[in-house]
Amino acid sequence: MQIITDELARQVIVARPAISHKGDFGRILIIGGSQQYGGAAIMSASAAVYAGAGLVSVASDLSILASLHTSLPEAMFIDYRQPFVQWAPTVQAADVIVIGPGLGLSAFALLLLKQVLQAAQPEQTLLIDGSALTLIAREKLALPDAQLILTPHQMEWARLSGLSIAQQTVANNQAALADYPKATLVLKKHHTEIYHQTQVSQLMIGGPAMATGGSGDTLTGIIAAFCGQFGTNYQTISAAVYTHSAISDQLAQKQYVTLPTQMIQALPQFMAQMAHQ
Ligand SMILES: NC(=O)C1=CN([C@@H]2O[C@H](COP(=O)(O)OP(=O)(O)OC[C@H]3O[C@@H](n4cnc5c(N)ncnc54)[C@H](OP(=O)(O)O)[C@@H]3O)[C@@H](O)[C@H]2O)[C@@H](O)CC1
Ligand SMILES: Nc1ncnc2c1ncn2[C@@H]1O[C@H](COP(=O)(O)OP(=O)(O)O)[C@@H](O)[C@H]1O
Ligand SMILES: [Mg+2]
Repeated sequence: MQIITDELARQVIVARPAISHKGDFGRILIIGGSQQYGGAAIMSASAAVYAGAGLVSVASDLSILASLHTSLPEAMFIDYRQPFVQWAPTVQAADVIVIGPGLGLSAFALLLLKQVLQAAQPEQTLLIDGSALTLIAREKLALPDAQLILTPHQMEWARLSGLSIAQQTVANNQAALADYPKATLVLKKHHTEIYHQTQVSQLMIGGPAMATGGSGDTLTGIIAAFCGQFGTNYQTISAAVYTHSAISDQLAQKQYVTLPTQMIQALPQFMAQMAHQ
């Protein structure tokens, strides 16, 4: 098993070309949040903006709009319950789609998820997290032909793969991932593992200071922004996972817990360090 290194993150996070504009750094659509879990969509979108995504739109429950715009005026907003939203063109306008953080498990969430899965195209990156993973497992939904990134924690992976947490060995995880041959699996835990076909690598940084609700929601935004800027591939996803934990470790030198919102604030400075050294 390979170890995800600082060096890999430095190779991925490069200085921006001078001749460029926001459209060059990724159009990200985040579909998530609900009345109960509004913060998840806000943290995912904030992480995407602070990790450098060029354009970020959030499709969510109208109840989060005021707080989203207060904390993140850079984000655009779609009220996902409006019947006039045309999901196929809305989804297809994005380079990277995130679905699931805080979406919840309602009948409406399931309907929306099905429309998004149907609209996604092979060249698009589709990151599936949180409630969307639980719904896919529960409803046995087929995944589309797209550049799939799955980011379950161990219980979400148990639901999806049928492997109990104790059964989640490298060999068993690889065998279970064969059901999703185009997908990259980010199996989140202490020392997260990343799987793609025969490749497996592991993070050896990060720690319990990250164990706060919203930490995984934040990771979705970082991965989305990195894919939008640096291209969707195994290295980019690994560098995003590394960045998330490396920031926590830096903050944890002086803090008992590293809150997702603090990790988000630290992203631009961390990325400059990586790009300029
Ligand atoms: N501020 C917001 O808006 C927030 C919104 N959120 C959104 O809420 C939605 C539900 O997501 P969820 O992760 O909270 O619930 P669920 O999928 O039921 O998993 C929990 C169960 O799994 C178990 N478990 C075992 N191993 C584990 C592991 N390594 N890591 C984690 N859990 C592990 C765990 O065990 P226990 O804690 O009981 O020991 C428990 O039984 C989702 O859309 C998410 O985005 C949250 O992000 C919070 C902040
Ligand atoms: N003890 C720990 N050691 C290392 N990383 C941790 C630890 N606890 C949580 N994390 C990290 O925090 C994130 C939690 O993700 P998740 O459970 O989806 O959170 P949420 O859904 O609340 O946002 C993952 O990236 C996980 O690896
Ligand atoms: Mg989560």
